[in-house]
Amino acid sequence: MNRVLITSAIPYINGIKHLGNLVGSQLPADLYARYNRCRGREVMFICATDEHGTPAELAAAKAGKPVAEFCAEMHEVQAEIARGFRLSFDNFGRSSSPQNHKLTQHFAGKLADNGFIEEVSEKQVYSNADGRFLPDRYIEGECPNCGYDGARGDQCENCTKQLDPTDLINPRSAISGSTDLEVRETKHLYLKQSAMKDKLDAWIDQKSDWPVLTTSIAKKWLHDGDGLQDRGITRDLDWGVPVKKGGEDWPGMEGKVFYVWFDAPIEYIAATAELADEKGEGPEFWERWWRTDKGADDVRYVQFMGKDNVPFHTLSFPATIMGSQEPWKLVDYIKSFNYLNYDGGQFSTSKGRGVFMDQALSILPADYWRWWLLSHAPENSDSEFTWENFQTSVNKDLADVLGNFVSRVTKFCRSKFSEAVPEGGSYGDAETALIADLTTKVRAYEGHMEAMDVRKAAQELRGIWVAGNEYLQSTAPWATFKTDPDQAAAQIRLALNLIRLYAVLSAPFIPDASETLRAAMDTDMDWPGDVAEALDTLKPGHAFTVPENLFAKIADEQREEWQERFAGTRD
Ligand SMILES: Nc1ncnc2c1ncn2[C@@H]1O[C@H](COP(=O)(O)OP(=O)(O)OP(=O)(O)O)[C@@H](O)[C@H]1O
Ligand SMILES: [Zn+2]
Repeated sequence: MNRVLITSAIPYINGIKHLGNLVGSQLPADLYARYNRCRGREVMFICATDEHGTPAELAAAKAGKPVAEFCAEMHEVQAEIARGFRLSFDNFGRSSSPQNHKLTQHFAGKLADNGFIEEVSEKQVYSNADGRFLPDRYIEGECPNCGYDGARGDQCENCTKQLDPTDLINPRSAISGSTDLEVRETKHLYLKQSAMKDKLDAWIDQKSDWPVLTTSIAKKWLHDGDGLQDRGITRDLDWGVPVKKGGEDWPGMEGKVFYVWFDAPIEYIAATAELADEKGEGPEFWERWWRTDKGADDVRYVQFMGKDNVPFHTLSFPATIMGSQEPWKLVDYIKSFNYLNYDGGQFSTSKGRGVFMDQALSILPADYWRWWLLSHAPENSDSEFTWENFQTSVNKDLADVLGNFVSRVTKFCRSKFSEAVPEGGSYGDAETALIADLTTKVRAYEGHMEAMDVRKAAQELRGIWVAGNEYLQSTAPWATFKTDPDQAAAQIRLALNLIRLYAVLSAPFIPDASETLRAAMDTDMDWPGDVAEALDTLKPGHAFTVPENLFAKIADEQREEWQERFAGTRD
């Protein structure tokens, strides 16, 4: 397995994402991508903005901009913030790209050819005043379930019940407020997921190594109630991929677009094609990742996402791929996440509740957030961000353990020896024991990273940092120096090599700090094979510099100020 294809669920375009979105998809995907690159594997790491659908249209209308312009701008905003968090996408694409139009139309055409598309006549609400159909959020009214008056055509925000536009009582247009509505017959395309139910079920059954969160959601959708349902793949909207059968027009589908859920996952493929085009490469550039007849057989494909995206990735997208009856790559592993909550409630983009990615970067560098979020990733259950917990973690793990180690060792060496790895002395029992301990820990760390056990990997990495501190504490080179400077030199030599090892091992979690350490140690970043050997990389005489304070502690006043600043909602 030397090639790894990694995709993160694509963030929706309607606004800046919050820390929950980040830790539920993009950030752990980045951790895994970086780790695989460290291990010398060829990685293709793809993300994109998810740009179609009614929320995008409505957000654009609210911003007073044409939807295409709004999406282009918001894409840039999200891309810039992603760079700020050091998300190392090979491409951050756009689901509105021409490449995605073409691929989405291609898949729809193949599905139709193979009998997996059904045309269904439906009753839809038409607004005479607006001269258009009103899908999803374009229609509002009273919830038939709880009576809430602001319910939308797709869901009641008050009681969370999923709704159809025709369910609403006293409906009105969300665009004009008009109640001059009528129900009209219109045709839509459905993906016959039910026809692929057994195949999907058997496929999921093979995935015994997948997280239970992933398979249990898939099984629920496959078997609950009447089992897996067919799903509409078209919408009466202007903004989206026009419904076509491959390159051909689709009679009866004029003026309709594909439903956003259908084109969004296809964008993983399209974003890779976008990259090929950007680089001026031919189709073989991206097909070797996606077509098993074009070399993708030896690719391991891993997807990252929050739990609400699991049904689409375990069932709908595989149904699209399988139904095409073409040799496209199916996902090999789906890493899913529970939810991160914010200070006693939920993160919410629509309500503006929580800390958003731009805000986070405005108060602290990326590494602080990356470390906290990954070490508290909502893997086995939902987890919660609190400012107290964030402060404690940053101060203890990053400042007291890692930062302090680096600062003590480099400053001590500079003052007692020089800014170069000191010569003399030799390793004894304490060093042998440390190396044995670190060997166990490094191999465990690798195991957790391979398995995408994010929290366990963070724990282990922290343990590796702690081991260095304990070594320093027990051997006390500052005391040794007074009686046996040679021995102290050996201890510091080992400790400087440990800093180098920390730079290498920590790179997937905290890439900026890792680079600072690497630059200070003026060294390569080879992943440790034999740990004893790795700790012998920096030889006596190798010059280094004392890095600037690696991590600043968060003071109580800062924490209180942020707590207050982010307690309300953003508009
Ligand atoms: N609180 C959360 N914790 C972890 N992951 C989350 C959380 N909320 C959303 N996600 C995940 O973030 C990714 C991007 O989501 P997307 O941009 O579609 O926003 P969303 O699911 O509509 O959330 P919101 O409505 O809060 O913006 C998805 O994989 C989704 O499952
Ligand atoms: Zn309701």
